[in-house]
Amino acid sequence: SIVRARSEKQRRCKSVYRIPQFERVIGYALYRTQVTAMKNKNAMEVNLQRYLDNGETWSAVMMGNTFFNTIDPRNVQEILGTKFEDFGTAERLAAFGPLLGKGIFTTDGNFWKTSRALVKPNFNRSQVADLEALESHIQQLFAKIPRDGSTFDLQKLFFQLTLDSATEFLFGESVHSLTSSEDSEQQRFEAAFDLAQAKLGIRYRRGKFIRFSDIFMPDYEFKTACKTVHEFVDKIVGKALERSHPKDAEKVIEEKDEVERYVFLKELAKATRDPQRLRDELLNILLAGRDTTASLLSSTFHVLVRRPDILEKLRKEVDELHGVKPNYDTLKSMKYLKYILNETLRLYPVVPTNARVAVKDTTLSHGGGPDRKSPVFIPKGQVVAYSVYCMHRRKDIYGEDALEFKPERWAPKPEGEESLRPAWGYLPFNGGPRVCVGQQFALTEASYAIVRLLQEFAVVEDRDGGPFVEQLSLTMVSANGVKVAVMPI
Ligand code: HEM
Repeated sequence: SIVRARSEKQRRCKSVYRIPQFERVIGYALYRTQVTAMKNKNAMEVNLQRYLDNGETWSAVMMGNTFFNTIDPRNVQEILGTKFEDFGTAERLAAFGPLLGKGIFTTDGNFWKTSRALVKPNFNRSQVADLEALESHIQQLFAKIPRDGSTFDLQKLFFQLTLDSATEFLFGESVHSLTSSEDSEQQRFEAAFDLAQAKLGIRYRRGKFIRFSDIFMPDYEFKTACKTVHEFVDKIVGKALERSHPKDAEKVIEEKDEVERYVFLKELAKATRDPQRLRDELLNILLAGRDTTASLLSSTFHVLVRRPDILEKLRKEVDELHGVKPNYDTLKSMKYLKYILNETLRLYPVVPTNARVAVKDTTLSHGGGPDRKSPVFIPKGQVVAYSVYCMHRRKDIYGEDALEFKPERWAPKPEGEESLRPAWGYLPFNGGPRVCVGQQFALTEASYAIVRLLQEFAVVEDRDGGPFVEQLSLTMVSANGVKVAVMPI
């Protein structure tokens, strides 16, 4: 009956368009093209051209694997939303497990459900609005900025800022990478985390081969880095467990002179006292939250320094605060800032491509047959890739000016005209049950940092001149950093 169900599913479907490939048993040529594009740092552009040449949904063979590719929002909605149960996150645990263990980011099924339930309640407005803690990190960032008009890399500072603020929020103590001395325990943690994380991207791209390479070509540098990260976090977790009451997990004893401050670990320790679980969930969230926010900040400034017209308009909005530091509500009310962030995440999505694997035989409703309108059959084990980068550049969704950076496109249109409502065609934070839990955290942090920088510096000037060049690891950032010079107010 399983066979019958499978064939019935298949019968209603039509085959998906296969892109022309000189040979499609191994698909070596396509693999070479991909490797070259990665090396040339233009993989996104090459991918976009492939979609323009072949349509929204197609399949291709690369190194013996068939990949199903789509940028049809209707299919993407099914993969992530309506048919959520039919898809999993493939080899994520095998690739990321040695660093992150099992947690919200690396697991599927019931384990993921428990993780999500454990983690999600801690992302409410009360912690999101901890702007005072953020301000102290911003001050440290200001202190590292040269005020004499010399060139520096803002992107590097943003990566330190987001590490400092994420560790403060998660662990209850910041690693202070902006100020800590070289060869301090904190700096060693930062270096180890960065090294291990950079290797996660490479590991993930190996797909199922990662299991073999871990056995036959163990990477000792990676292992040592993971160990350093674990020992550092274990110490913090140990302290937190000691400080909280061992018998009554509900009652966490506060230290007398400590100001009541939201600490993620403290809240999580009320729900579980398993040190391994605590460490793993913390690292899962640190990975998901740190580079992503830094990338958004960097890409935003990459654009702002190249577009004085947009920067000036944003400055007008910031000037309405008359130098007063913004709070959560003022940030929310800054519409133009919001449009700029929307537009940055559209053209420079932090997670530009993503994939799932079918955990059972299933179908997607669009892309089959000569007219590409029929459903397509997706057998169990099929990798399904979707490119948010390419979907966000579709002219039929965003208009003829889709490739232009235009914050105004997000403003509601006057009556009678249609406002932009891309729904599943706009997906910087993902959608469905696995939608990003840190979206508000990220947008608040990024907005606050942008406003404070513009309040502190009168001029922010481009010192690079080049176009955006992508650097892909787990996230996409500018390969050349964000080289700027500033002048104080
Ligand atoms: C601009 C910043 C950010 C962007 C663009 C972003 C984007 C995303 C995306 C696309 C996913 C889905 C990944 C997938 O399922 O394949 C995701 C998941 C997630 N994000 Fe974010 N994120 C950002 C910031 C943050 C922050 C600041 C945090 C936490 C402090 C965070 C925590 C998470 C977690 C825990 C998940 C996994 C959720 C799950 O699988 O259930 N993110 N994010």
